Amino acid sequence: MAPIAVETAPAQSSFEDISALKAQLQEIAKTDSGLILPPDNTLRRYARAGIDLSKGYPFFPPKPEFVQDVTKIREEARGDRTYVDPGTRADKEKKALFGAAKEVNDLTTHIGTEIVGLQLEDLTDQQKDELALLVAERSIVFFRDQQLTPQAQQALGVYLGDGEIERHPQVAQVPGLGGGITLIWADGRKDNSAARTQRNFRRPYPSEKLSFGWHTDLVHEPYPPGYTHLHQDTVPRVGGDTLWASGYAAYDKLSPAFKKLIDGLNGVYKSAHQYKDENDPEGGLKYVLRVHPLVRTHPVTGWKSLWVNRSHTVGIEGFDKAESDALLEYLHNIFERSTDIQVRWKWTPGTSAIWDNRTTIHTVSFDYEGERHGTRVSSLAEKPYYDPKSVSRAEALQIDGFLNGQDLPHRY
Ligand SMILES: O=C(O)CCC(=O)C(=O)O
Ligand SMILES: [Fe+2]
Repeated sequence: MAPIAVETAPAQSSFEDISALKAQLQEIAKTDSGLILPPDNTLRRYARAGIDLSKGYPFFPPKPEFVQDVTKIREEARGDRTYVDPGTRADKEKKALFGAAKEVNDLTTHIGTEIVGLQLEDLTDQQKDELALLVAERSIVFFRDQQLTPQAQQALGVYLGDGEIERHPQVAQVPGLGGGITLIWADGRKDNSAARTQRNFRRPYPSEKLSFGWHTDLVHEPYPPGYTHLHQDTVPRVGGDTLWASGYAAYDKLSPAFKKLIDGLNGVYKSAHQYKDENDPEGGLKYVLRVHPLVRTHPVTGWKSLWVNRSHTVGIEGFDKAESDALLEYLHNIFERSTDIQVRWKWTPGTSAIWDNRTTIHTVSFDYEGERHGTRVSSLAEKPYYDPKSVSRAEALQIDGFLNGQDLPHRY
């Protein structure tokens, strides 16, 4: 008897063979099409998700020309945004999230938790709220082995951002999704050659580059991102780890007197990119500058976090340059040199990291060769604020001793 022909939807595995798609895109890439072919694993993910690269990859929105435009972009777009953090709605015990997970493992005492056995795509709203609370408390949460489309990553970001994600001007993005899903991919930068050099940088840094790379994202914005989700679909076998450090714990490493000194101060934060100045056409390129509190209160936990980073915090209001340089140098060192308040993550393909950009600094380790590609969605948060009535994490959790100004490991 002849076998019965059954029509079925294409199985997931039909996307495992991307050779025809790849050959087609390679042809397009040979023409002047603005198409740089992503790594195979990324192509497979995009094929599953129906992302069309034939009209170019990555997608670059037009770069704003003047520093005045960039300064205005978010102010005008957001007006006076009020942000309801989904973490404020969550059940404190996180029963829906933890109950569905196979394992929940804290990675260090002060920062980082890994959840095993959950797919981010499947989370209910209740679980998303509890995830927000967990990220707010632990500063970063990891999920390996995710089958995550860029569309689902974007939708989760919109949820966590209470309707708004960063729609970044100028940087490389996934095409066709209306913006807001940016690429972490050295080869996809416009200045490809410089990026490749950086990617292949395996020698030890010269001493002036000792702290190279530590930063917090988009701190020059009036409403900088909070929950930030990086999904790595292609990673090198060795190297290219990412490190995060806790701003709650960095703050708790300070003595009571030092805390008192910096509580309520404002810092000056600059953008990563520079632009022309409409009012000073001959004056060269300028950074966007924004004033935010040096210590900010987290709206979900109510805890204070140190909010400085070496790449973008350029001064402290009211202090002269020598003074603010000295204070900031000390604060950066607390963050960057305290290994007990950091987590270092070794990626595997298909891993998602969701961190709180309000309470962390982070850096990639530039010690890898080979392909590394990820997609990132930054959920917008509240305007940073300092509440004088808020408490530190160690005070709130009544953590004994060493973080609280006694016998600190950094007191050498
Ligand atoms: O490449 C990495 O691991 C980190 C990239 C980064 O700084 C970011 O996603 O904001
Ligand atoms: Fe970053």
